[in-house]
Amino acid sequence: MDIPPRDAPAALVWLRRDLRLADHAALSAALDDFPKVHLAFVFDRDILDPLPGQEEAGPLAETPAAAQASGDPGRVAGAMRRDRRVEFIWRSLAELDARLRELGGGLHVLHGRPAEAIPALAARLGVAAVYANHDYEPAAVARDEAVRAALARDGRELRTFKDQAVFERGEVLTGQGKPFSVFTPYRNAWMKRLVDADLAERPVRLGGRLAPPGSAGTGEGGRTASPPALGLLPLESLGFSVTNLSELGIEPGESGARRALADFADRIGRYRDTRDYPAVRGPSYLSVHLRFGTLSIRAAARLALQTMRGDPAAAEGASTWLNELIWRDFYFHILHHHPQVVDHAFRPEYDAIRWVDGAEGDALFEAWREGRTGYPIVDAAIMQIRRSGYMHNRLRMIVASFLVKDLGIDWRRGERWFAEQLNDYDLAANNGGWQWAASTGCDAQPWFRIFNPVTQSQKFDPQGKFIRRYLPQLAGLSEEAIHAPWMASPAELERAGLRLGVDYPMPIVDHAVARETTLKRFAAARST
Ligand SMILES: Cc1cc2nc3c(=O)[nH]c(=O)nc-3n(C[C@H](O)[C@H](O)[C@H](O)COP(=O)(O)OP(=O)(O)OC[C@H]3O[C@@H](n4cnc5c(N)ncnc54)[C@H](O)[C@@H]3O)c2cc1C
Repeated sequence: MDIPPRDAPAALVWLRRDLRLADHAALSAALDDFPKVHLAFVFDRDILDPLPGQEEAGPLAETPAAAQASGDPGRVAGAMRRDRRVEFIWRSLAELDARLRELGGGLHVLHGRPAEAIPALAARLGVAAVYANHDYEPAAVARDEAVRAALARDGRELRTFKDQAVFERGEVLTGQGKPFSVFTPYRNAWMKRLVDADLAERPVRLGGRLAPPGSAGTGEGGRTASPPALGLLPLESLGFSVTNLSELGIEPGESGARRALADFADRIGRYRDTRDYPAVRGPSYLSVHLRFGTLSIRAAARLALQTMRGDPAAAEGASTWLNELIWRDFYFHILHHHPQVVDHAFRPEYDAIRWVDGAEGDALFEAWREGRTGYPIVDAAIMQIRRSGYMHNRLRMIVASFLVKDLGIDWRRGERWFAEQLNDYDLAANNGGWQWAASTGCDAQPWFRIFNPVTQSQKFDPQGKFIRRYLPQLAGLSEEAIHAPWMASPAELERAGLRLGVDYPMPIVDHAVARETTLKRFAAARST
C-alpha cells in the first residue's frame, strides 16, 4: 500500500465497533500516516431500521405497534423504539465527542447508509484516505467492500486494520495451514504464537492532531464540514428513546469500560471458582464493552496475562478468563472461515433435523421467550435477559439447550431472539454459542448430552437465590422445592403461597420424555 504524501491534508477514521480513543489500531495508524485526522460514526439505517425494539427496556410514551394500530401517520412517525444497544452507542459517542471537543476536534455523526455516507463525508472533508478496523461479519465485510469501491471511484483508499481480535483470519492455523475446528488445539496454537507485542497498546496521541471542526470545508461539496453544534444527532431523531440502561448501572463509554475493568481486576483471581454461579458476581460483565470496543481486547488480555505472571494467587482465575477471550477469537475465526454458519449448521448433517414448527412450535417458542416454561431456572434466565439485556453464560447454555433439546425448536429461532435482546450481541459468539448448545456446531456439546434443567439448577443455583431474584412468586419455596415446584407437596406449596398453574405454570414438557424424542430426532438426521 502506498504511503500518502505527508502534506495530504487529513485522514478520516471511521469508527464502528471500536468506540474509544485509546489503544485503537486504525486511529493509531492514521496518526502515523497523516498530520491531521477527522473521526466519524454512521448510525447505519440497514442495522437500525429493522430493530424491533426491546419490550422491557423502560417506559415509552407510545410503542410503534400502538401507533400503527391508531392508523395515524403522525403518531406512527413519532413512535419510538427502545434498544439498549442504540442508547449505549449513543452515550459512548457523546462521551467521545466531548473528549474530542476538549482537544479541539469533534465527532462527525451521520445517519444513513455507510456506502453512501462515508464516501460523501470523505469528499466533503477532502481527506486522502479512510481508516477503519476489521469486522468479520459477512454483512459488514460486504458493507466495507461497497465503501472501498465507492471511495476508489473518487481516488481514495479504505485502509483497514486488525483491532477487534488478538489473532484474526489466517493468523492461527493448523500445521497443515488449515483453519481449526476444535477449540483446545486452537487455544494451544494461539498461546504459542502470542508475544508481548501482540498485546502492546496502540499509541494514540491526539494533541494538536485533530482537524478542527469546520476546518476542512474545502472538499468537493464546498460546504463547511463542521459537525453539528452538539456533534451528535439526538437519540430520538434516530427513532429511539432512552432505556433502563442507567437504572441497570451499565455505564457506557471508555470511562465505563475502565471502571468495569478495574472492578473485575479485583475479582479476577476468583473467576474460575465463581463464574458458573449466576447469583454470584463472578464474571467480568465486560462483554458489552468488548462488543462495542469501548474496551480494547488487548487491554483485557493484558490484564489476564499480567495477573498470570505477577500474582500467583490469582493466576488460575486469570488464565481461565484468558481462555474465554480466546473463545471469542475462536468464534471470529470460525465465522471468517465458515461464513455459511450464519444460516446453516456447521455440521451439514444437522440441517436435516426435523424441528417442531407450525402452531405447536410457535406456542412453545412463545412460552420460552416469555419465561412461561414452568422450569424456574429457564424462566428466571429469560427474565434476566428481558429486563437487563444480559444473561449469565451458564444460563445461556441452559436456556439454549432447553429450547433446542427440550422443546425441539430450531436453534436459529433462539439465536435470532437473543440477537434482538443481548446488549453484547455478537454474531460470531452468539452463533457459536447456539450451535454449541444445539450440538450442530464445531467442537459442540455432543448431541446425546442433554442438560437436565433441574439438576443444572440444583448445581449452579443451589439455594435458588438467582431464581428468587427474578421470580418472586417462587420466593417462599424451600431450597429443595424451588428447582421443580411441581414436585413440591401440597403443604409446601400452601406454605409458600403458590398456586401452580395460576401464579406460576406447570412444566410445558416432561424433560424425560423430551430427552428421548430429541435423541430420536438427532439420530434420524444423522442416518439420512
Ligand atoms: C447461547 C449463547 C449465546 C451467546 N451469545 C453471545 C453474544 O452474543 N455475545 C457475546 O459476547 N458472548 C456470547 N456468548 C458467550 C458468553 O455467554 C458471554 O460472552 C458472556 O456471558 C458475557 O459475560 P461476561 O462479559 O461477564 O463474560 P466473562 O465470563 O467475563 O468473559 C469475558 C469475555 O470473554 C468473551 N467470552 C466469554 N465466553 C465466550 C464464549 N463462549 N464465546 C465467545 N466469547 C466469549 C466475551 O467477550 C466476554 O465478555 C454466548 C454464549 C451462549 C451459550
